[in-house]
Amino acid sequence: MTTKQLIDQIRKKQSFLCIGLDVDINKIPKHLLEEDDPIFAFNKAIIDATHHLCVAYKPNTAFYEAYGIKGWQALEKTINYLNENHPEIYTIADAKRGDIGNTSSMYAKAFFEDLGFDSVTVAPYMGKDSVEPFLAFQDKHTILLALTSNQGAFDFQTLSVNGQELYKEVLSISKSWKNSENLMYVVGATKAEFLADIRKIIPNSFLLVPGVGAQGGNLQDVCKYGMNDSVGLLINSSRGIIYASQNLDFAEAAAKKAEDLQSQMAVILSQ
Ligand SMILES: O=C(O)c1cc(=O)[nH]c(=O)n1[C@@H]1O[C@H](COP(=O)(O)O)[C@@H](O)[C@H]1O
Repeated sequence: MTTKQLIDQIRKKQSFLCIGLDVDINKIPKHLLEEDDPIFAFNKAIIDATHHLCVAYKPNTAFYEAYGIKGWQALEKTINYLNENHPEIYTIADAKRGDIGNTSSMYAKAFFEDLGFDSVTVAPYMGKDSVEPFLAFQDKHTILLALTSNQGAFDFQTLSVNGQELYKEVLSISKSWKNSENLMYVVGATKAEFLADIRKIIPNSFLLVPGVGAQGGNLQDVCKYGMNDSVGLLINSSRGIIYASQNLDFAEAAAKKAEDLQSQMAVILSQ
């Protein structure tokens, strides 16, 4: 999907919500465990109930890899279901990959070609030649970790390098990489106050902002400091939406949580 198509969807749905499909078998309703594929059954129900409220889904691959081949099959079924039934929805493989170029090319093939995701999250710390193989794919986005939502973000990402914080170096330097127009960046919702400075370096890029909901990030603050003329934000919530209920009504309860965020987004977009 192109960036323009994503922006069109945001305007149409009045939503820049991304729902994280981080499926933990211990947290899904017990009746689903009788299904052949409980993880896919859970995802399908969540997608069916929420697809009109969000513009993106983000399965974090850890929650699938943890269940071996069955987990990977559930991931494949989920992305196929989305691509077949909701091709207008933007998909993010949250895999946080990145390796020497030769290996990164294979990660890129896995997520963009084999699975058919629109984007993948990538760690920047092996540098340009580890990221450019992802950027080579047309109409696919590489979402580079910039300033993450966790406490450990302050261990390295904010250390001073060449007179500025390391995450700012990541932002500045990555702009010079080949096909850098295919970059988006991750900035945690818990770091909203940093967004004003971040926007000085990357005014036009899209940001994936996780951390609203379970991690306590604030939607209004993120929008105040991070929104640009093209919206420029995808706000992710995973646990805060998908585990709203563990009963038979889990999908409707998830839709209510998603609707709550979407209606706040509609208000912000109208201002
Ligand atoms: O890349 C990410 O999506 C990510 C980056 C980050 O800085 N913080 C962060 O929480 N995430 C992911 O975003 C999701 C957040 O989930 P919840 O805290 O349940 O909403 C998880 O899949 C995290 O792995």
